[in-house]
Amino acid sequence: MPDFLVKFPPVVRRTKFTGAFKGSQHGEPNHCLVNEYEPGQGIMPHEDGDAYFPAVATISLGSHTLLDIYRYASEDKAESESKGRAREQDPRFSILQERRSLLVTRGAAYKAFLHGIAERRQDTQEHLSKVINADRIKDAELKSALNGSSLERQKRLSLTLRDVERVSKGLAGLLGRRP
Ligand SMILES: O=C(O)CCC(=O)C(=O)O
Ligand SMILES: [Fe+2]
Repeated sequence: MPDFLVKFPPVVRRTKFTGAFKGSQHGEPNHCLVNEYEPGQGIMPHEDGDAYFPAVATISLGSHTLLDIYRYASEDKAESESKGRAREQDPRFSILQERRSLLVTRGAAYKAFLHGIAERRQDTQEHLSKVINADRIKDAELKSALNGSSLERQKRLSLTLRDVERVSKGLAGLLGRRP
């Protein structure tokens, strides 16, 4: 990790103490993907795949967003893979990520679901009603929106931290170009 990511503020290193990377090769992240989303931009539903230890710590900066969680259409991996692993159309639920929050995804939550961010500028009640972590939200504006209004997305930066067990130049280059 370059100094500018880990020296100050030391938030990246502190993710080690959340236990997110317990059992991973280095016990802390050694890889950071920075994504920038303008309002209206998102990321297609996907699974992060086998190249990583199955844990990710995501720091959100600048804006809230909704991380939508989808299931595969079939529970049976072999069957669904033969059909290209179709997913259900609608998210089962969404996780409201506050700005300046940390989200840890591990184990079954990492492996059995897909995640994505819808391409919208505004989250309405229809979307907010699927939020499963409403009781943990601190921000007053987000809390009141959950109780009946909508939320405008701002520009968001995410730091997606992982422990990549084998890093080679080729692999790092490839991962950097993922959608
Ligand atoms: O920006 C985010 O919070 C999600 C990014 C993501 O899912 C990924 O890069 O694999
Ligand atoms: Fe992802």
